[in-house]
Amino acid sequence: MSTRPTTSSPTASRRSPVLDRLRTPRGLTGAIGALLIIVVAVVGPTIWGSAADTTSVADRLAGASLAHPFGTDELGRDVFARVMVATRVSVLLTLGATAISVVGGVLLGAVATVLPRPLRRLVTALIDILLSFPWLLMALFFSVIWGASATGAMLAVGFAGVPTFARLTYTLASSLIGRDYVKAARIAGVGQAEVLVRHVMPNMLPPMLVNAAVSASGTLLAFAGLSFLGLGVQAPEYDWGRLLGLGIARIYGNPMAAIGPGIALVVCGVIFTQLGELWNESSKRLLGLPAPARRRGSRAAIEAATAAVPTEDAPVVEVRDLRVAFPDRDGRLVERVHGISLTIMPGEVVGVVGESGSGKSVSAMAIAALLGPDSSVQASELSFRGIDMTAPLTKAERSRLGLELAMVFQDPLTSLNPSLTIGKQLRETVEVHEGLSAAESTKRAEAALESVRIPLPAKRLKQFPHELSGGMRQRAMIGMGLMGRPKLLIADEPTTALDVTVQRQVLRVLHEAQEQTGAAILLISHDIALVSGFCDRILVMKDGRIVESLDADRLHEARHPYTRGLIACVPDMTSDRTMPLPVIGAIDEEDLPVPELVEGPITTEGQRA
Ligand SMILES: Nc1ncnc2c1ncn2[C@@H]1O[C@H](COP(=O)(O)OP(=O)(O)OP(=O)(O)O)[C@@H](O)[C@H]1O
Repeated sequence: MSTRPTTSSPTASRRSPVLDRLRTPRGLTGAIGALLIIVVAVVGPTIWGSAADTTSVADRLAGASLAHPFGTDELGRDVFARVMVATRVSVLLTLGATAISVVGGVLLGAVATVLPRPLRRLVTALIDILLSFPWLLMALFFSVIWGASATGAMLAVGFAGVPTFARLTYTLASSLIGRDYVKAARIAGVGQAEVLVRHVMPNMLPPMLVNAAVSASGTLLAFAGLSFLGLGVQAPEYDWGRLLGLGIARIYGNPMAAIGPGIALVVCGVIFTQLGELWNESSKRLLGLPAPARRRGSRAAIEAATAAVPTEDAPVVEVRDLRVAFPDRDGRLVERVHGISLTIMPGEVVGVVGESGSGKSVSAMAIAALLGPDSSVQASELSFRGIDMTAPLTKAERSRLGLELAMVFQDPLTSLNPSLTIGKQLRETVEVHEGLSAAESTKRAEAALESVRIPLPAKRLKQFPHELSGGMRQRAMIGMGLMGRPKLLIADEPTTALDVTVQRQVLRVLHEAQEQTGAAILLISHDIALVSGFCDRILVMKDGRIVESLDADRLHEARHPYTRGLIACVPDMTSDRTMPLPVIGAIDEEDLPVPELVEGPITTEGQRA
């Protein structure tokens, strides 16, 4: 058995990503260009300041020459020197306006993401309305409000860019919040603000940087436009836009007076865009952001969490009449899980099989209280080791849940946060809930990786998820579950995305983890053969109901036609390979059960606070 090679060699992973990018033509142009802009902006006024301000009647309106590459203006001042001096004001205004757009947009977008549904809709609608106005029109509108000045133009251009970044932030954050690694962090008891800062924001950074850089180029042009219209920088100050406006007035006499500032604008715009690309490529590998100040679990909280622990032979999971509904497009609740009941005892390995859409994942997510705020979860009982999962969780309960419940999701690439090293992700739970030091948690993480058969654990802990093969990532997820005191491991199609050899490794590791810790397992799969070989008990789901529950070794006694159909589809050594696979009782479209509509408002009961 062999694992697939990792996606990058150790040598490659040791090289600095920034240096890697700087070796490319784009990286080199971006870096040299940025350096040039900074140098000119800093020393420009000192070097060219006097030439830019010295008037000379004899040299009035001179054309381009060696002494005056861009000619002179109506007071005989050197236009080239003025372009160089204007670099500082132009770049500072551009950076200021871009910063206002980015900071304002990110704040508005982040707030919209965490607002309750009706308010969220209101804010996003407002953002969309603002976006429907052309950006330059908004900038003009604001500049009339704040008046014609450099500061007024900066505020106007900056605020006009806020809706674009708010929309981008909202879209990115909404999609990232649904990722498996964010769900895993929530299971680990990481608070909403920390999830946003640690797991969502870093992954938004690459597209944000690119957009900020592209927007900086646009902003530069917007200033040129405003100054050209007399709404931007006012005399005696000048920026490239104003110089362009003055140059255009006499373009037929001395074209270089207009072309000169134009060249500065284009070159600076191109450099901003190149920088954006450079950041984008580098940040994909650079984002191992420092861990936030460690929130050590207070001894009192840990003791409280331990005090409420139920006896070891009590059920791990108790579910009675669980119903889950989601709103349809018209906001009406449609029930997808219709009153299922199940009990999972300590150390029991329970498999859930059923066709796509039968409600397997939704039921598991409800058990872990991980369904989104739009869902409605109702049950006469829904508890995990004595914790009522239908009520908001206390701090102690969240701590216990973080240590005792672990999840392994289907897609190993989305189950781990791409911007954090494996080590940081493994250590998070125990550092937060058990107050372990970095050294202690690293030691435990190494042991966890060793127990899931990942070689060279110390090295792996320092790597990012993309540097591990798919099977290794999945085993690292299982290892993450072993960091606490796991009592239940929910594995939702953990092997579907893996090839057959790696599937066996992952299942073996899951089995060993169960033996080591005595944790119960809830294994979700489409594959009844896989589940029957791995589990003690099998629950068969169809159309949101458990239609049959039976011991894995008594599968042949299955009574429900759907279960029998599933079993008949599994080929064995005696199957005739020339015959087509049996079809599970063809269902007439008209016979499909109509989803039940639930009366009443959408509730968010059962969701974790
Ligand atoms: N957030 C949601 N909003 C609306 N409907 C949802 C949502 N999540 C799941 N559903 C619906 O609930 C039903 C059950 O989905 P679920 O993901 O549990 O199926 P499943 O049995 O796990 O299928 P699969 O094996 O394909 O993952 C499906 O009809 C699905 O469309």
